Order: sequence, then C-alpha cells, then structure tokens
Amino acid sequence: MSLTPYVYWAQRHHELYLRVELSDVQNPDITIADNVLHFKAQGHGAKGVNTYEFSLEFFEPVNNKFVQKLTQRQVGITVRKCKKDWWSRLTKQERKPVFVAPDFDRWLDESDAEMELRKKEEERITKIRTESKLREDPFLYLKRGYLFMYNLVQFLGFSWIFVNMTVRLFIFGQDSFYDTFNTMADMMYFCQILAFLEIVNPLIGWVRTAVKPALIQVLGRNFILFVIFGQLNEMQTKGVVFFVFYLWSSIEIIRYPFYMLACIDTDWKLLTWIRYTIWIPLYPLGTLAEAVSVIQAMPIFNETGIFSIRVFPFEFTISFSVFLNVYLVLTLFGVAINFRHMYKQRRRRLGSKKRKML
Ligand SMILES: CCCCCCCCCCCCC[C@@H](O)CC(=O)SCCNC(=O)CCNC(=O)[C@H](O)C(C)(C)COP(=O)(O)OP(=O)(O)OC[C@H]1O[C@@H](n2cnc3c(N)ncnc32)[C@H](O)[C@@H]1OP(=O)(O)O
Repeated sequence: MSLTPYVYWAQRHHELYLRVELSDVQNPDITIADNVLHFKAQGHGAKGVNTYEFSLEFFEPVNNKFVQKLTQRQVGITVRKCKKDWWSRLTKQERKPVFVAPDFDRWLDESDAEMELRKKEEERITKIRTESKLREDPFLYLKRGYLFMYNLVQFLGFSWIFVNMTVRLFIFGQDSFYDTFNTMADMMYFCQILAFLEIVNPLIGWVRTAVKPALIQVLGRNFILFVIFGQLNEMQTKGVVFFVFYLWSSIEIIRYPFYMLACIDTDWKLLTWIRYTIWIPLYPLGTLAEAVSVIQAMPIFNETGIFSIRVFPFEFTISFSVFLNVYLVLTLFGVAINFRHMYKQRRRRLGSKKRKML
C-alpha cells in the first residue's frame, strides 16, 4: 500500500501554493497532466523513510507548468491557475482528501488576498509612474534628494523647538512662557530663514504648488519673528511668544514628515489626514496669537519710535504702529487666501478618496 504525505495548501487569485511535508527528498517525480497533479518521492515523512505519493485533481483548470522548490524539510509547489479566480476548494471532488489541510502560514481569505493584489497593483503603478517621470526629468532624484534633506532639517529643527518647549512647560509651568524667545529664538531664526526656500521651490518648479500661499505664509511669519519679536526686547519676554512658537512648531512636526514621505512616493493615510486636518484649528489660533503680538507691539513702537518715519518738511512723524494697523488688515486677506488654498488642498487629497469609497 502506498503512503501519502501531508499536503498543506493556500491560494491567491492567480496561484496555488502546495507544501508537501516530506524531508530529505532528492528527486521528486511531479507532473501535472489533464488537470491532475501526480507526486511521487522518496523521503522522510510521518511513516519514516519511504516512498510517498498522491494525486490531486484540481477544482478548476491549472497550467501544466509549475514551480517546485526543494528544501531539506519540505517540497514547495506553486501552480498557476488558468483563470484569475478565487476557488471555494482545492480539488474537484467535494470531499477534501484527508491528507490535505490549509497552510495557515500562507492562508489568506478572499478579501485579504484582494487587498494584497491591490497593494501589488498600486506598487506596480507607482513604479511605472516613477519610471516615466524619470524619463521626463533626469534630475528627478537630485531634486527629491534636496527636498528630502530640506524637509528633514526643518523637521529636526521644529521638533527640537516643540520638544524643548513641552519639556520646559512641564518643568517650569507658566514661567516657561516668558523665557521662550530667549531659549528658542536661534533655532526659530534658523528654520524660518531656511523657510524662504519654500517660496523658491515652487518658483523654480521643484514642488507643484502655488507660490502665493507660500509667500504669504513665510513673509507673514518672518515679519512677526524678525520685526515684532526680534526688534523689541519688551516683546521677547511676553507670554504670547510661547503660543506663537508652539502653534507654528505643532503643524511643522506633521507637515515636514508628510513631505519627506511624499519625496519617496509614500503615503501614510493617518499622517496625510492629520496634515490636511490639523490646520483647521491651528491656523486660526496661530493667526490670533500673531495678531495679539502685533497689537501688543503697537504701544511699544509708539513709545520707542522705532521704525517711525519723519515727514519733511512737516514736523510730524508717522509711527510704525500705523503700518501695523495696515498689516492687521492685510492679515485678514492673507489668512483668507491661505484658508481657501488649504481647504482646496484638503478636498483634493482627502475628498476624492471619500468619493471613491462611495
Ligand atoms: C511684511 C509683508 C507681509 C505680507 C503678509 C501679509 C499677511 C500675512 C498673514 C499671514 C498669517 C499667517 C498665519 C500663520 O503663520 C499661522 C500659522 O501658521 S499657525 C500654525 C498652522 N499653520 C498651518 O497649518 C500652515 C502650515 N503651512 C503650510 O501648510 C504651507 O506653508 C502652505 C503654503 C500654507 C501650504 O502648503 P502647500 O501649498 O505646499 O500645500 P501642500 O502641503 O498641500 O503641498 C502641495 C504639493 O506640493 C508638495 N510639496 C510642497 N512642499 C514640499 C516640500 N517641501 N517637499 C516635498 N513636497 C512638497 C506636496 O507634497 C504636495 O504634493 P502633491 O500635489 O503631490 O500632493
């Protein structure tokens, strides 16, 4: 009487995986003819060293060619289905042969396999897209390398600020508010000077986005940092600096990692969702904090006369606070433009997915 080895199986839409539990097999005799797989081999199985054999008639047509992989512990056989399909069972006969069992190491149900298939398809499309982009733009990798490094540096800078401020808040409580500028300004200057590249990048076409929102964002922030805080010692010890810096860095520790992933064609759904959602509370709060700092700076500019303009030949001066009033009005327009821009970006990145799901 012939002995039968244990056979474990799993499937994907295109393939079947059979694992024959026989060790030390040398030259197995495996064939597929008329949709029946015949296996015969000498090996070490449940009944010791012996000749083991089995035949399986497949549920649906398969390709006669197959791939076999011999290891010391088992024999692997990959069989291609003729038609991409999900089978309800392995064999034509309804009753499962006793020596066959599911291979739980490779087992997937249909929906998991579909997801795996979709992932593979997405990877294939991304690869084709990158190849065609590379054909159009031979400097693609150079640009991406530069952008990745830029985003990494900004991420590290803003993370340093965010973590430091958080730790100081826990240690010193409210007292940490008044020392924020003193401790964080150098790093903030560095990051915000570097941020001028965010105007240059779309200008030279290295990122596909509008220049105007970036211009408003960078000029607006740098005005607050370099003019309002940077020029007035009195402002540097005010609590509002804490809120401005904390709100700025909160968005940037999300935005820059998101861009870094974009540089390597990767998209983490949760990060994308946070990047295009968290601005909804942060932007108004940040704008409010900036507006408060401008309002607080007005009397200081009036008293000190810094940046005031003397009008000749008349004996009067125009205080810088007049410009600050104009700036506050400009802020309303600036914020409206950027809010609209961010709303559009959000719809483009998150909205279409929703439609697809419906
Ligand atoms: C003295 C004169 C002053 C004149 C100014 C007058 C008034 C100014 C008032 C302004 C008030 C500002 C208030 C503000 O400072 C308050 C705060 O910031 S509080 C904190 C919350 N803030 C935010 O959430 C805003 C954060 N900033 C931004 O999001 C950007 O700066 C912004 C320009 C607003 C939007 O960015 P972007 O246009 O780039 O949109 P996306 O992020 O969707 O990107 C579009 C595509 O480009 C790719 N991209 C962009 N940058 C990079 C990069 N560095 N590296 C790699 N790729 C990048 C991105 O991946 C997108 O690609 P795809 O289209 O494929 O998705």
